[in-house]
Amino acid sequence: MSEPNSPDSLRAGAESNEQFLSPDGSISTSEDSREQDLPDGEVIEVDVDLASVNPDLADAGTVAEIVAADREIRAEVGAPLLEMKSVTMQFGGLTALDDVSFTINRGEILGLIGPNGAGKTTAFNAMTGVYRPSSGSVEFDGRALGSIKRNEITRRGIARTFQNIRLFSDMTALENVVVGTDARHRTSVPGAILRLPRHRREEKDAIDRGMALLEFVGIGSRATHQARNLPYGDQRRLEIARALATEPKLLCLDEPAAGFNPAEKEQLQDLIRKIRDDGFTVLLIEHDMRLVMGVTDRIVVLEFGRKIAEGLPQEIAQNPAVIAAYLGVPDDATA
Ligand SMILES: Nc1ncnc2c1ncn2[C@@H]1O[C@H](COP(=O)(O)OP(=O)(O)OP(=O)(O)O)[C@@H](O)[C@H]1O
Repeated sequence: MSEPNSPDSLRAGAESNEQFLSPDGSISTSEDSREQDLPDGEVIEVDVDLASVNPDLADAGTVAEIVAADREIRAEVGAPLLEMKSVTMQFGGLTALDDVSFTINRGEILGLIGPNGAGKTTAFNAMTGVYRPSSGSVEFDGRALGSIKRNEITRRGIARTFQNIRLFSDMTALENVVVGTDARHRTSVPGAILRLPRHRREEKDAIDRGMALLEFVGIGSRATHQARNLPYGDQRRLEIARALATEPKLLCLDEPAAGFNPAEKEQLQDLIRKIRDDGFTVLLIEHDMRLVMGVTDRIVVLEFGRKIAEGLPQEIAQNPAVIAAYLGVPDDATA
């Protein structure tokens, strides 16, 4: 029998739960393509020794520094990071996106909203490499996403969370985040087996960074709890921490407030602002209008696959086309 959290047990656990670990650190279920499975010959080992956790992490400044380590986003705030250029997406006879163009600028929180079936998820999937547009293009960080693999998109700096939480439920919170960190620091099989110094150093860095991320999202005290035992809101925070572990330039949140009570939504707003203030760019798809209006810098509105409005939250709240599309939502938005 393999050791707990050894590469073998990780694979076995993933298979028995019908979950697959992708090289980008995300977890896919059996519904998704096996393309996301861990490639042969690569090891993601999670072996967390809490004695080696950096004691300085109690200090918020240190946490922010570690979380933000290699980014230079502040210097470029406002420049385009992701550009949707005349993207059309057809499924058979159905046009889910019709000539949609918009930009996500560095350092902003962009809200993508619209009634059910408007094309938000399709746009999100086009941006994260799940779908390739029927026509048009998506440029990220100055390069077209078109011809690269889905996993490569994460390596280039786009991370996402899912409407349905996807965690390794038997692993601790810290291990779940370390898996995401490891997605960027994979050691070769011989390196991991022999526990070479470089491997051990990477592992310690991953643990420090994992702890910093848990502190950052507000669940540092739950580091050793199994993901399955975390309260629902903490599981959502853990998903965000794991997405941040891949050191993204763009963090895409797909309905992160689903199932939250009002107090949890307030806390989520604070966390999303904190993520932006730490230098990340955030794309938010969310049905809760109060949250969207309260936290975003700009909003793009889709209806029937078309962009019908784009602007500041207060402009969007008063836009007649948006009000007509939503029928009844303006009350919520201004409540
Ligand atoms: N893989 C697919 N195959 C066929 N049709 C699809 C596919 N994905 C989305 N669609 C269709 O495209 C349209 C836009 O769907 P999409 O899920 O992008 O909307 P949405 O704005 O995210 O809606 P919701 O808020 O309900 O999640 C819908 O009519 C949907 O049925």
